[in-house]
Amino acid sequence: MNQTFARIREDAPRQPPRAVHRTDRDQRDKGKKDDRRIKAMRMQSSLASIPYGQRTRTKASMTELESFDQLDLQPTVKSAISAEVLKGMVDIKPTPIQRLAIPALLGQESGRRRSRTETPRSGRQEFLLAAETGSGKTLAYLLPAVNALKQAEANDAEIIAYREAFEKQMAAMKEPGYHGPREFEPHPTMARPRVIVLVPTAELVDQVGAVAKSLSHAVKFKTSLFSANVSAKVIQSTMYSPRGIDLVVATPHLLASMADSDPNILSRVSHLVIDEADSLLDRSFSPVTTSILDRALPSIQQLILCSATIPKRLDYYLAKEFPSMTRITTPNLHAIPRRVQLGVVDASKDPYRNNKNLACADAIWSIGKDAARHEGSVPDEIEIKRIMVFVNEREKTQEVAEYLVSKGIDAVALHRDTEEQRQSEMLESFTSAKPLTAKVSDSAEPPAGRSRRSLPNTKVIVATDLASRGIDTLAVRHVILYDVPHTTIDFIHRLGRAGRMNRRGRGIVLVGKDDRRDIVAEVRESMYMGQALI
Ligand SMILES: Nc1ncnc2c1ncn2[C@@H]1O[C@H](COP(=O)(O)OP(=O)(O)OP(=O)(O)O)[C@@H](O)[C@H]1O
Repeated sequence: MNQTFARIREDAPRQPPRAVHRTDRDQRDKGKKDDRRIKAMRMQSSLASIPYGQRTRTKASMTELESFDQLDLQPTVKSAISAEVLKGMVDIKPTPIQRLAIPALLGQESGRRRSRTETPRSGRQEFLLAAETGSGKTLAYLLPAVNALKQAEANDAEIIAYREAFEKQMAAMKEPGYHGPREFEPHPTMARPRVIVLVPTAELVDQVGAVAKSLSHAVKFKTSLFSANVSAKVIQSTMYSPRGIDLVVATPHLLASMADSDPNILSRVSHLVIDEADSLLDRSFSPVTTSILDRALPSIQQLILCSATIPKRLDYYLAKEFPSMTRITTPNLHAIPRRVQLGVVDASKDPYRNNKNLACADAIWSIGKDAARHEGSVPDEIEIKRIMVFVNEREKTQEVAEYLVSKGIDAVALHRDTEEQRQSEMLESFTSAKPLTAKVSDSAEPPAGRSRRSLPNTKVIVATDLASRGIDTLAVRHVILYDVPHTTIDFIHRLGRAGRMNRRGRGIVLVGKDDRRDIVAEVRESMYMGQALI
């Protein structure tokens, strides 16, 4: 991601080193090994395969794109990037997906169409932005959507007339002896947002909403967040605020129920973004997501789907429903970020004998102890390591977190019933890139008079990946896969919580006696080779 343009060839998988004198037997063995390599993953494969040759290339004109200033965005949108959204960062460059998607969404360049023979329906543009985890997809769709919002606002006759009437009334109200109305007419956008971003969880509503709000400080538009974390009363009053509303970030269930009682809410949507489209169009979410999509479709000018993976099911759905969708796929799609390494702990052997809880606690203790030995620029302080543990079943999150706490580890389960305050505190410390520190004196050894050891320099979240999909855990370097994920999609999302935006990361997978070692071996090999998982 340090590179300044998409070099497909260089990004293609590394070849294993060639044997200099290869015998027939070597060749046969290699053939067998290759067959084996693809076999286990293929049996479980749920990812659509995207040949490297078909991934989106940047045009020569875009390869020199060194800064956001070179993009055809409105000046206020451009300045908001460094002044608000990526504040404090130096030498900001668009990431590969931003370089590919922003010009395409602005109408300057397009990716690969699914079918060359079909044209977009009735002027509507449809895009899929598919890029690896932590690669800046949020800005890739938000910047063009906000840009379009402001352009449309400047040309909207109703809004222009409203502004004129507003200013006239304001001036009149300042006159002495004014007796006319003191209330203003509601803004034409009241309960009629133009941009809607759908995300699967309340945490993501907060996260994407925070990016939208930081943009709105400089660009001036009205944005609101709707999720289970916001009270129904607040949601109702912001949607129907007489000041109007431009952009909504919501979970589909909440928005669908609002649209059930007022179908006009979806009547003016020009940009519908379905973020985490692999989740929002899977079996469980799909009915509610598509119900919103169907209702909003008549007014939509751009439909934007965004995802870190393209599961086969999503691939079929898009091919059937949106055959002319422009698919923008980065060279590294479906690969685990390059700077993440994967280690394996055999939890079936001594001393664990399939006690994965113990293996997990041990792994966390060794991360903590290691950090205590190596880190800490301030003499009496050590850095707190933030670690994510992933399990396959939601019920397991609580059990594992409680066990870790019993072993002196600061752990919390992330699921629907976790106390809201505790959950948001913990998530906040995982999403902030700022270093967290603890005093060296809070040493790992038990203080005099206390029997139990505690590990002061780690914080742990135990979750299923559904609970943390898309969460921008910039501070996470370590991910523990307590269970071997069921699919490569889950591998990508879980390991993708570390190593975001070019940071280093380490995954540790705990393999028990009934787990698929062959899958783990294949994932490791693909990661080593820099290849996409299948
Ligand atoms: N051009 C950029 N330069 C540096 N940092 C950036 C840039 N664009 C975005 N970021 C930062 O990168 C982080 C990851 O971005 P984002 O959450 O959009 O990733 P994502 O691709 O949506 O990941 P996921 O697939 O896991 O949802 C964020 O903290 C964001 O502020």
